[in-house]
Amino acid sequence: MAAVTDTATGSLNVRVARKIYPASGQREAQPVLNGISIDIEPGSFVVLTGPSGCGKSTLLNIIAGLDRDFEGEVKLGGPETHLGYIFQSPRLLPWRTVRENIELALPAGDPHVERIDDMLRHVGLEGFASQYPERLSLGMQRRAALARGFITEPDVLLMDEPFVSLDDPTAQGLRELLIGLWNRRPTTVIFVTHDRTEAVMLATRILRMSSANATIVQDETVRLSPSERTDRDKVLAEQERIFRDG
Ligand SMILES: Nc1ncnc2c1ncn2[C@@H]1O[C@H](COP(=O)(O)OP(=O)(O)OP(=O)(O)O)[C@@H](O)[C@H]1O
Repeated sequence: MAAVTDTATGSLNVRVARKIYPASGQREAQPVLNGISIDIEPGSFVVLTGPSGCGKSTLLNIIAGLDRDFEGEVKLGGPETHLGYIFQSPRLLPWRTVRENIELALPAGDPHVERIDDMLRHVGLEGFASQYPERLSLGMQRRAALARGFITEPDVLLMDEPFVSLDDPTAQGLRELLIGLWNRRPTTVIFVTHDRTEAVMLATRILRMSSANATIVQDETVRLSPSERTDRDKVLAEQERIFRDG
């Protein structure tokens, strides 16, 4: 196994020699992940993309420490890494207000609680602090989930298709919001998506996974400046360059 060397806070060294789920029913046990080796610099925005079922969520769960049943090692840099996870479903508690849902992400007495109003304003939820999640649209609930994810100022933030199944303008608004939050505080992000345009808009680096090989088959730096990321033609040209092999 390769040496794990980078120790800066927000860096990650991921080695997954093999991940196999147990056989069940007709399905045989076969590797879902095989020979994965990724080193991530602090402050990178890494997008993990690939076809359905290629193992993206499995890899994210391994990085999060939610799945420890694999051969390999995940090393988070620095003395203590604060890790956040934003899932596809906003996962807001229905019996808590928006403010209370965000507060719950913070340990008791955490001074960040004073920043909740500022954060709600920043994500466009000013005036919704006392509402319950069921009164919000899915797009607004996802704004609240972003606020909850960023309020804790994680060193590493994992995001699993957080904007899937939204209409285009809503998803685009959330992407721009995410870029704004990330620019305010460039935490290390690992973001899973199927959407290639979304991948190019957001990522500083794209890792493509393949089902056939159960591993990463392409590792690309995205060559776009921050301002070019909102220029549709520039994004499409970069998408064409990165995904030209189909
Ligand atoms: N708990 C589990 N037990 C058994 N097999 C599983 C389990 N979780 C996932 N799998 C299988 O592992 C493979 C990878 O699943 P995973 O959810 O990681 O893929 P994915 O790339 O995130 O897919 P999608 O893009 O559709 O969300 C799939 O074939 C899936 O059926």
